[in-house]
Amino acid sequence: MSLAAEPISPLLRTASRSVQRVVSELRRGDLVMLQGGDGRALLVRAAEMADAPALALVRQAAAQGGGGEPALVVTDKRAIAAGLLTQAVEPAQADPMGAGTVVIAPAPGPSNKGTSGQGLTPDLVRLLADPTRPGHATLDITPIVRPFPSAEGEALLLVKLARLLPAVVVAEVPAARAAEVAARNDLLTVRGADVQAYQAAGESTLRQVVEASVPLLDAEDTRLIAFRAPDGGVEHLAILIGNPDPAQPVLARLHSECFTGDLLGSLRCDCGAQLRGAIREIAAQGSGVVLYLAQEGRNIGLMNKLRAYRLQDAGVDTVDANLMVGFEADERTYLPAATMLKALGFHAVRLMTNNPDKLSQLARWGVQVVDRVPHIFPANGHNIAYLRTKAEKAGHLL
Ligand SMILES: Nc1nc2c(ncn2[C@@H]2O[C@H](COP(=O)(O)OP(=O)(O)OP(=O)(O)O)[C@@H](O)[C@H]2O)c(=O)[nH]1
Ligand SMILES: [Zn+2]
Repeated sequence: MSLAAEPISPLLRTASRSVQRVVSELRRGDLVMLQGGDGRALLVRAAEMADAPALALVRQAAAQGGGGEPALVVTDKRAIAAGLLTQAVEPAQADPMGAGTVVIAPAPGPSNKGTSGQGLTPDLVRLLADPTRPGHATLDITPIVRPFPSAEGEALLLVKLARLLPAVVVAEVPAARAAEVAARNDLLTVRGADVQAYQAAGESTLRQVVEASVPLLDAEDTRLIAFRAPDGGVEHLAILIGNPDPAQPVLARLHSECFTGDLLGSLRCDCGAQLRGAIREIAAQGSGVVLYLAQEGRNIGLMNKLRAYRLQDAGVDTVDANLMVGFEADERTYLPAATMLKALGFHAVRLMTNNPDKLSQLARWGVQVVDRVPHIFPANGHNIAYLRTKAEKAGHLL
């Protein structure tokens, strides 16, 4: 059951290298240069770290290159939650995950109610980008909707990959002067085309790194097989119980990471019970596999999931909370899961799930789902609304 390294194209290798580097800069709060697929150049900084000195640096770098004033870019879902847009951007104009891109550009001057006449300020960025900040925006600013692909949309994809709030501060500079501004300010540059290529193919190549025996309380005959993307990105685990016969449909569970539920035993969700329940059930049936996918919080990351929890504490449901933070209701793809299953030699599964999206995506990525095994556990006093919302809004088969 060993896996030869999947080939990765030189083009994707170059794309992932520059995307990963820039993601790391953004996570550190640094400024980067984006040469958009639409031919425009943007200075980009994560909105989450846009304090006063950071904004001043954006202004200064933009001014050096004859560029414009900073603007804030958010998703259409976030713009709606902030009261700046009334309806979502049409699917044809949205990025591949469904998010539309909205630019809020307060020009300096007295005419913009709510902006203090100073253009984009740290307070305004926080108010519009971070839903956990109290306060409401009443601005006389018409948001600009940018159809994807646009440089702004690519900038949003970058901060999503960085697992930060999906919002960026940008300033456009003339494309002809982008290289000069980047060099003068020691900025990493990324091409929008690379961001898109990475987004489309980033998780289709996974490598098996190491395999070790890890006897579990409920399944002693268990091996962990660790997979890593060749770009050094996130690591996923296969929890292989017994010796499943690849010639037969294997009993399988795709489990998205949930730090709070899996590790801490949080009662807000059903993840802990589902994970341990799957291991028990597979062991009882003799063999099977749990794929432990690094997709915390339906792939918005732990920090953003905790933000969504704060909104849920104020009465918002789990789907709307994701939208208010600026994400889609569910940001997961099961391409890594399909890649791992095939690498392990499994081409047909009996899938333990209540989530129809897992069934259809696995089929789409070339794994045959011969049967669905319901995977339901009793609700507790804390997760009943969460489970109801999954059934009513996310189509879960409960
Ligand atoms: N964003 C967000 N994520 C949550 C919330 N509650 C749980 N999660 C995440 O949701 C995911 C649940 O994963 P799974 O149990 O694999 O998937 P599922 O969609 O419930 O489908 P099945 O359990 O297979 O029926 C985990 O990544 C959790 O961290 C929430 O309120 N908000
Ligand atoms: Zn959970």
